[in-house]
Amino acid sequence: MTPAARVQAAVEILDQVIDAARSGGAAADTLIARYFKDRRYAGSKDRRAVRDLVYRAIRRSAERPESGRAALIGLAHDDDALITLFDGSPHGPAPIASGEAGAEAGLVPQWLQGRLDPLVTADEWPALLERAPLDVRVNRLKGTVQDARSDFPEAAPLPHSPVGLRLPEGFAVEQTVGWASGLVEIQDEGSQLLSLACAARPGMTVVDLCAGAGGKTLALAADMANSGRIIAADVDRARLSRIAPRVERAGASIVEIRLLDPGKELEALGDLHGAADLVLIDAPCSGTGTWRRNPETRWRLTSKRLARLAATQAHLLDIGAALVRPGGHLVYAVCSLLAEEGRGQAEAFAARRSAFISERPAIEAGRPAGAGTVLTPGHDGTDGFFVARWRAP
Ligand SMILES: C[S@@+](CC[C@H](N)C(=O)[O-])C[C@H]1O[C@@H](n2cnc3c(N)ncnc32)[C@H](O)[C@@H]1O
Repeated sequence: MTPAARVQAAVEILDQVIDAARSGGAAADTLIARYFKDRRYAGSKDRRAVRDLVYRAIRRSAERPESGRAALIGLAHDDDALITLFDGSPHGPAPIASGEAGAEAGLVPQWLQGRLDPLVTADEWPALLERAPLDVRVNRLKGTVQDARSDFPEAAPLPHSPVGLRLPEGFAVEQTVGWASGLVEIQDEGSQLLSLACAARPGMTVVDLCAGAGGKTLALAADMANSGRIIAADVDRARLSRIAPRVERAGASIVEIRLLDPGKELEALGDLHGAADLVLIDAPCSGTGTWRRNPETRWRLTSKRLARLAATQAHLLDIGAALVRPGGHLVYAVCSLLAEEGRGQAEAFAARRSAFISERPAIEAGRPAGAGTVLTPGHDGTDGFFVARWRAP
């Protein structure tokens, strides 16, 4: 592909990304993969270059652009080499017409700026969109951090998580023996710290209420030295179905999977009423803490969706409170940096359940935010999270 043809390909993919953001369609990564599936003439260098252009354009636009072309023209305004490729050559983009505007540059969509946690000041915003590092958690059911360091000599220790390592960007972890044997699992340092904040111990009965594909479930099983019970529950059948092979690879045998009915979650969890030593609610959220991985989610969120998420979060907190035994613990986490999903949600729960005693999560990172702790890319180098922990009366 010529450099101009790569720009045109990025324009076409961005059109699809914008459309998918509007209509709740597929993620940018999926759309890029689909685009190239039908275009065998594109080599690996072409794909890499186009992908890079697409993501640079997405990162640069806080608001959803009018079109892929507007997104790329905006990017070209800051990049002289790129602007010359709008030359009308075959397969390339048409020349930029006089007065043709590009998308505006920005980091945080305007409507969300006042909703961020007050700790996330504007000087931290660029870090929200920086590329995320590649972190793995060492699965102590399979070996020690030292074992993993011998298997991955290129790895460096993580700044805060004692059970994690950082690998060079682009490292093909999933093609290594260490990954296939279950010794390491890809997991952002922030997620590792959230699991540690649960303080899960051997012998406990733990409900992972929003288990998804089991990222935290596996970390909890390791902290429990594979002794006790973990009930991994979720309303999403497809996500839950991914837990079984992961549990197998990790050598975790204490995980029971339960599919929940939205709105009737307690029906499938009746036997655990007031019985769990620990309930983790890794709640569905806006994902505003993970923009560095999924920058186009800034274009998807609407106030209606945010209100729905907030209602689900409050509902899940009340379910968690019903499941935890007297003296047991409830941990609430979101990969969001919006105050209403983090400290606001914790404050509202504390008002509804004033007998629950707030405890500061014991993690060596983050800053106190109301009843919880906030981790941010700018301050902690992790994805953005809010986590709170309570002891049940
Ligand atoms: C942030 S994700 C969980 C990620 C997972 N814990 C991990 O570490 O990989 C939130 C999950 O909440 C689930 N969810 C949404 N509504 C729910 C509900 N009412 N009850 C239980 N889970 C729900 C979603 O299906 C999604 O898998």
